[in-house]
Amino acid sequence: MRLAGLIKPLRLLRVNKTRCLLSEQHYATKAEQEEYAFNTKEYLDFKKQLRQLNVYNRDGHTCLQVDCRLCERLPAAARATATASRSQGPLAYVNKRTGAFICPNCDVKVSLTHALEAYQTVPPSGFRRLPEKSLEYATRFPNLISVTAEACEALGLKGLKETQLNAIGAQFEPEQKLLHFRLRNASHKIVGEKVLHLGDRSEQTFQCSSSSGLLIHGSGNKTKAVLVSNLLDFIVLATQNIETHCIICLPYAMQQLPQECLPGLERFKELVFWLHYDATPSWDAASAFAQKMDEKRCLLIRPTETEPAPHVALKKRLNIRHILAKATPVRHKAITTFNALRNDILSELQNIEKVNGVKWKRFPVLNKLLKGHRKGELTILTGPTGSGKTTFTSEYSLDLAMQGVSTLWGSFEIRNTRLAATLLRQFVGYPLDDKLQEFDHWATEFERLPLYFMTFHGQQPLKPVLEAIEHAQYVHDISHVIIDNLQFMMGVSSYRGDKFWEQDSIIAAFRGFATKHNVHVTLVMHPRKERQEDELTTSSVFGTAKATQEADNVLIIQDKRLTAVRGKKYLQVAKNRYSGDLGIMPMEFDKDALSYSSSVQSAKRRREREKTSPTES
Ligand SMILES: Nc1ncnc2c1ncn2[C@@H]1O[C@H](COP(=O)(O)OP(=O)(O)OP(=O)(O)O)[C@@H](O)[C@H]1O
Ligand code: FES
Repeated sequence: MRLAGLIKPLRLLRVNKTRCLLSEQHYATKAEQEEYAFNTKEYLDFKKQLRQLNVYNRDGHTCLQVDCRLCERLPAAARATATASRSQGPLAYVNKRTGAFICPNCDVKVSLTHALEAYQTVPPSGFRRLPEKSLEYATRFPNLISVTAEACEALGLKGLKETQLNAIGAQFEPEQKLLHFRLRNASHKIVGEKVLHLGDRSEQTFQCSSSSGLLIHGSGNKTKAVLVSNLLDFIVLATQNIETHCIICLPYAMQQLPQECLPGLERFKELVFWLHYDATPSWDAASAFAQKMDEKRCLLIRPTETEPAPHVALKKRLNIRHILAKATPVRHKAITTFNALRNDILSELQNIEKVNGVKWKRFPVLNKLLKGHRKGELTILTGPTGSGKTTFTSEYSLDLAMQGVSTLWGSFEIRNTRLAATLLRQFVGYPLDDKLQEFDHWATEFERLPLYFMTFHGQQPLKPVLEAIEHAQYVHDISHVIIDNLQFMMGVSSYRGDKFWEQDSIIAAFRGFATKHNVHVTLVMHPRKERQEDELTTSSVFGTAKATQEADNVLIIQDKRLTAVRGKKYLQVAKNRYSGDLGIMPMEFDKDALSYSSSVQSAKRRREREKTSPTES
């Protein structure tokens, strides 16, 4: 099944705090590219075909490596003499999770269905090999020179010499005052660039169409590598002359790791994550990336005060090699000891604010009660019909997305355009219908948010929905999934039995999914019964105890306006597994901004006051 068509990115261009940019060029070409989902039969057919043709192939950690025959590169005679034991030239990579056929030599990505045609003895009629492409990445920085002593000094790394920076491939751009590094793909071709602004230490990444570039330092025969998340850490480690490990800088820090990067990591038998956890959404990014890279080969340096990120370690004069030697497997064995967990616990205690999760900017009361939004949890949100479940969930997810939490919306009830219009209005703070001249500006800003939408609408069976989410989680590094609402998955499976049993089994499936894939799932549900004079309780909502047991958080919108003339609406935290704190958050509604946030509303009042009574000077 082609799953990617079921997921629409809102943005393909993103900016974050560290100014990690995907280029405009990336935006245009990526939009044209398609992503493909794994089809087991197709994959087996492909391998069978390789055997029959005696084409070199090798099962790797994340991809099947294969002699590329997609384009016109090899003359037919050479193809005929290729042997299965030896590669004849450029390798292509078939991702074992998505089935995408990626060739770094010509920078192409096609579906396995398409690739299979190129490996037929007699290709189907109408099939034409692609012309071989010679990759030439044009830099955005034409004035690069060797790193000067002043530029080296501006980095503030004690003892570092400009000759060391030049030796690791750095260049200097004197006008913009930045250090420049080239990104290469698995075929060692330059496909992008990464720069470090010496002024504010922010970083930018620019890549050509495939986003397959990595910054690797170290000789090609090393089988171990250390992965860092920023250029400063890369410089520190690359200039240490570590004989055993290559040093690799991830292209987009901990925000995302495109599947196109994975071929460049195939040759490593051991990958050590040594990341700098500066922003909260990145906490536990290592475990998500490790799953993508094949956990078995991944080790982790858990951040503690004695084992901080490389540039901090250098500043504190800690022994870099000793810290590297302390890396332990990302995943613990099924049965473990306290000793093995010791460093995990210390690391969590020393980073408790990051462990608590991403804080809402618009809902401080939720931060107080829930402490933050964490991956791997299941939140159930419910409330009477028309009480604002969708409107609130939209604002709550927007707040997190604005802080870099990659979010996938499954809106089965209202169309994506309407949902996106609500999100946009909440983002802007007022309706744009009479301010159409502002639309382009806001839409461009809004597009930068890491928001994706499933294109399902109406009743849907659970299985394809879970498959689409799993695909999006792998390809787009999703960390928050919203399902609005669960009732749209009921009554469509083959099972025709008890309604509650069906509801419980759907909730259990999402529970399992959240844990297995370490994503936060927010499920919107209608309550089982609504007696207007009663407050909703967990039992009136769910009918069975199972739903409450499965959920980490239960949020109920209580709408007292329905029963009392001066009644108020509030959000009740009825269950909170993480910290146990229960309580309520008042929900005053601003119709213009479609917002329940007191901070948004007081900022608006302040602006209006300033407008009506300009300050006297
Ligand atoms: N506190 C409020 N006061 C007035 N209008 C509100 C309030 N909250 C939401 N609305 C409006 O009510 C309408 C319904 O809201 P929404 O769709 O979010 O509710 P819902 O609970 O998801 O509905 P349903 O039960 O149909 O799924 C929207 O037009 C929204 O703008
Ligand atoms: S070498 Fe693979 S497509 Fe050209």
